[in-house]
Amino acid sequence: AQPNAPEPLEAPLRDLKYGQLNFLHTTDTHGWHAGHLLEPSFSADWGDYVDFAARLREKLEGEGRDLLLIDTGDRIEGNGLYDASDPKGLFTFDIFRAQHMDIICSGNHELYQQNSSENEYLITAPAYADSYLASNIDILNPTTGEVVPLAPRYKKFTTRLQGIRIMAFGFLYNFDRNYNNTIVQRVEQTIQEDWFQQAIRDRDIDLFVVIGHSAVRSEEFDMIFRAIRSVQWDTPIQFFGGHYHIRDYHKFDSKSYGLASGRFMETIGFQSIDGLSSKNSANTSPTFFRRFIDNNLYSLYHHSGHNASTFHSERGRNITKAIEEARDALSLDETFGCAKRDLWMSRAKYPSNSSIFSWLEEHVFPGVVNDTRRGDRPRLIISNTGAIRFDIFKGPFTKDSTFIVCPFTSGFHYLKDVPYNRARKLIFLLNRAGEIFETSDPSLAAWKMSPPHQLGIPEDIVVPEQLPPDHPFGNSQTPILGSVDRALTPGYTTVDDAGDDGDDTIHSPISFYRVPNCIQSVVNPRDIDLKDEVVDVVFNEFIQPWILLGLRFLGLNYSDEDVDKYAPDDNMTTLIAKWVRTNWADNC
Ligand SMILES: O=c1ccn([C@@H]2O[C@H](COP(=O)(O)O)[C@@H](O)[C@H]2O)c(=O)[nH]1
Repeated sequence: AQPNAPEPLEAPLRDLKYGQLNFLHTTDTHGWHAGHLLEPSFSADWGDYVDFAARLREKLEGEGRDLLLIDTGDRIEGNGLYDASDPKGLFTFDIFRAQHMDIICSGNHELYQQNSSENEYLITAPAYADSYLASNIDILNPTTGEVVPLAPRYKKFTTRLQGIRIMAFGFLYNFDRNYNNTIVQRVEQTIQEDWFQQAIRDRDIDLFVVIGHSAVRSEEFDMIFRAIRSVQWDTPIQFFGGHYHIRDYHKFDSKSYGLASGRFMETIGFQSIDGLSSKNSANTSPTFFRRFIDNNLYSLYHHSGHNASTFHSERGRNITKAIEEARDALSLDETFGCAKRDLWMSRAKYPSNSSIFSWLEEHVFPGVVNDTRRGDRPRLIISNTGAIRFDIFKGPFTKDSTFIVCPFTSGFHYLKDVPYNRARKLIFLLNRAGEIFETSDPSLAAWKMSPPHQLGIPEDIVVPEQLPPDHPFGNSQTPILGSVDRALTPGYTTVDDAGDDGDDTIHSPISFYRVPNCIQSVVNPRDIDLKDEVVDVVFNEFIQPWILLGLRFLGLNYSDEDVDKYAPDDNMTTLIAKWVRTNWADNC
C-alpha cells in the first residue's frame, strides 16, 4: 500500500471457494492504481494486487488448479495518477502492465479521445499481445491510416494445469461517443460475422469466456449469450463485465453466469468454476462461485493465506514505489483547500447540505462559471450529474481530488439570448422526460447523463439506523454497532442473483439516494420573469446533444452552429479547482 494509505480495519470475512478454474477480475479502475488514500476498505494498491495474484497463483497451482486474470477496461480517466500528467497516462501504462493478464479488453473511456485509443493500440495491446481482445473495435492505424482491428477478435487456449479448453471474446457495449479514429461495431452485427459464427461452433471447447466492457445485465451480453446457446446448448459460459461501476452477478442459465467487479480499485472480483470438462475428462454439471473482495491488505493477506511478513515481494514493492514516485512527481498531494464536511454523490439526499450536487449548484457554478465576453448577463448553468465521479471527504482537497471528482476535459458551451420562458423548462425535460428523448433518438436516452453506478439501482435505499453523513463519526469507515456482538464498518452489502453473501467483508449497509440527470444554477436572475427576457444557456459540452434536442421539444430550433465555447480557457475540472483555491484555502 502507499505509505500514506490508511491501515485496513479488521472485519469479519467470508472465504473464497476454489474451483478447478479460478479467476481474478478488475474493471473500471480509472487510474486508481494507488488505491484509496482516505478509505481503509480500499487502501491496497496495484503493487499489492500483483502480489496477491502471485500468492494466490502459488497456492492454487500447488493444488493443481488454474488461475486466470481478467480486466474489462476503463483503466484510464478518473484519478490524478492518470489525468495529471502531460501527456495523460505517462506513468500509468507501465504501472498497469506490471500485472499479468490472461484476457483484457478496452472500455469506452479508452476510446473517447484520439490519443487514448492510440495508446491502447500502440502501448497496451502490444504489452498484452497474447491476451488483449477486441471483438468489435477497429482503429485507424496512426502510421498507415488503414482501418485495422484494435487487437485480435478472439482466442482459443487451454489452461495449463487442468487442460480446460477455452474460447474467449472481448467486447465493448454499443458505445457511440468514440472519437472518429475508432469504429465500434454494434454487437448485433459482430455476432453475425463469419469468424464469430465459426468460433462459437467449435466443438472442442469446455468453456466460453466472454469478457466485455458492458453491464452484465445488458442487451449486448444477452445477444452474445443467445448466439452461443443457439449452437452450443450445454457448454458453460462465463461472462465478465463492468461499465456500471457496481458489484453484480447475473445468472443467464444454470451453466452461464456473469460477474461485474465494481469500480475504482475498490473491488477485486473472484470467480471459480468446478466440474468443468477438460481435454482429458468429461463432466456435465459445473458449479459456479463468486466473491467480491474489498481491496485492502487485511482481505488480501487473509485470502492468500499470508501475513505482512510473507505476502509482499520485491516486485510488488517496486510497483508500490513506482506509484509513490509518480504521485510525488505529479504533486498529487498538493492541497488547494480544505472541505469542512463530506460532500456525497449518493450517500446524502439531493438537494441537501451534504450533497455534492447542491454544493456545485449553489456555490461553485455561480462563483466560477462566467465568461467576461458575456458580462453579468442572466444565465442558466446546466451540468449532467454523470460529470461528477466521486465524493469529497472532509479535509484536504488536493490536486488529485480535482481529477477524482471530475476528470473530464470537456468544457462549458453556451447558446446566447435564449427566450427565458422556454429555456426555464429545459431542466424539467432533461430530468423528467427521459422517454421522449429515448423515443426520438435511442442513443440519447436521458439516463446516460447520470452517474453510471445508479443505473442498476431503481430507487433510494435508506438505511434508518445509519449515522447521518455529517455526524463526526459518519465517514464510511468508522466502526458502528451493526449487531449486538460485533462492530461492522459501513460498506458494500451486495444483493445479486446468487443471494446476499457475495461480499468478502461483512459490512453494515450505506444509504443510497438517486440523483437527477442534470443540475442547474440560475445566475443573475434579475428581471428574469419578464416574458421577453433572454438568458444564456450554459452547459457542459458532453450534454450538448440533449440540450439541443430538449430545446427543440420546446419549440426552439438551435443547431451545433449556434453553440459557442463559454469560458474557453477552462473546463469543469479546472473551474472546480479554482473555486476551491478561492473559497476553501483558509479552511486548512
Ligand atoms: O465527457 C464525459 C464523459 C462521460 N461522462 C459521464 O460518464 C458516463 C459514462 O461513464 P463510464 O465510466 O463510461 O461508465 C456517461 O454516461 C456520462 O454520464 C460525462 O459526464 N462526460
